[in-house]
Amino acid sequence: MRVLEDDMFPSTPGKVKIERATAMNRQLHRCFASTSTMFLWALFLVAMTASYLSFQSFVDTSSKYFAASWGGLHWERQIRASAAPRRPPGSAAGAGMSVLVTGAAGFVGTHCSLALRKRGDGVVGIDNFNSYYDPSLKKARRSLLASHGVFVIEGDINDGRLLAKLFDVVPFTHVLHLAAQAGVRYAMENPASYVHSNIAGLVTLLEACKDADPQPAIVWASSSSVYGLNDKVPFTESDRTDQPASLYAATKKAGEEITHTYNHIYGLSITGLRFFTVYGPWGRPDMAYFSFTRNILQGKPITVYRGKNRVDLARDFTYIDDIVKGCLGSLDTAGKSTGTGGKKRGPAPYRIFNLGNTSPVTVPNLVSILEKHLRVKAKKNVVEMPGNGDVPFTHANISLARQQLGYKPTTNLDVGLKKFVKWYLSYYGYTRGSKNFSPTTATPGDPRTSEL
Ligand SMILES: O=C(O)[C@H]1O[C@H](OP(=O)(O)OP(=O)(O)OC[C@H]2O[C@@H](n3ccc(=O)[nH]c3=O)[C@H](O)[C@@H]2O)[C@H](O)[C@@H](O)[C@H]1O
Repeated sequence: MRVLEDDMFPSTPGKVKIERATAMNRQLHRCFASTSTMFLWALFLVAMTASYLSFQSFVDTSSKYFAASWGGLHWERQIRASAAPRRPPGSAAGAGMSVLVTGAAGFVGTHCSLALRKRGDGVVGIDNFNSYYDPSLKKARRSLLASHGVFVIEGDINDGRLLAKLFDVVPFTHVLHLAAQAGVRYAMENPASYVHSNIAGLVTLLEACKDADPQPAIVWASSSSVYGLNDKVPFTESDRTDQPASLYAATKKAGEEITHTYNHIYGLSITGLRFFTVYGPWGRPDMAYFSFTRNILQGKPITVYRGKNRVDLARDFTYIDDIVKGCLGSLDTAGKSTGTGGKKRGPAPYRIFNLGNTSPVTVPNLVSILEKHLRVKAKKNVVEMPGNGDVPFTHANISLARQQLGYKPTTNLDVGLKKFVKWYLSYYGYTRGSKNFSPTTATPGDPRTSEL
């Protein structure tokens, strides 16, 4: 302390005032100098931050611009060419439709797009190629579609600008809306993705459809899961659907209510299809029949869920070709939307149909059929069904679809799984030995891949 005082106040009297003043001046000068230096530094930092931020925003904007997978004259030409119907003039089936298929690189989307194209309708697909399951399978489906002249845009149904642009470029007559976050049990892992695709995405799409001129008719994928805990069998469209067992089911049920609103207010023609556990070639790897096949061939165990009191779970498994017929029948009978300029001009159809097979099969039975076609015994772990959103059984009453769409499923599970296994072995490059199947060097999606 002493030392400090001595330093600040010199011991020689008389000098004190002058020296004090000089010292104070020095202090002030130092202080001023450091303030101005700080000020300069602050200015410098502000300038650096501003230039960094503007550079960032330039990078963002330009990367958005350069990364945008849509837009431009070439892109519009591709869209128009893909959307153009090619039915022969004077064809009994009329001039043909222009259909926007959402989720076109998905399982049902690919099959429906191909079927529409093969009969001469125009099809444009949109798909976000998300990684819920192996995107390479989705890309292989896109290549298959491209080889048949169907163009699939990489984009999300939540992108309202993209949808508006599409309706600007093409006066779509129909939308087949199949894009969704699928899977019953995955909803516990990633609930937000169900809200994103099945609620927000649906509303964005409906907004674009209601604004479009002409308004398209909409056919979309609901789900058998809306029947939830309903135990009245078989499931009929008028049965209770207010007891969903999973968030997936709840979002599909919400979709039915949301589409009703758009039908009511804006005159959109709506057809909701309740699909019952659809399976077949080019299917979804997350589904039981697909993952069981993979594990059985690789010698890995499979987990078979069992209901309460050791009751086997059962599903009304429905073959993809039957579902495609139901989808096309729905498009053909949809009737027109009635609104223009976002205003309803009269009542429009609002329909809901079950598309099932009408003959439920238990999960252990499904496994036996696979074992037969794969010529391998499965290593089964049978466990009690966890509380994961599953329902014990599904069973469709299809009278309404039969009557109004001419829907008539013709493929039983044995025949359907045989076709699936044939595709699976070919796609994943297995060859047939004398006793079993073994993998070859072929990679999925190579020319040895079977078509459908
Ligand atoms: O109709 C629908 O609306 C839905 O159908 C499909 O759901 P699900 O009927 O549940 O089909 P899927 O997963 O193949 O399980 C089949 C059975 O295997 C049992 N299962 C399943 C997995 C497993 O590891 N073990 C098992 O026993 C399981 O407990 C079940 O009993 C679609 O995925 C869904 O997106 C939706 O479209």
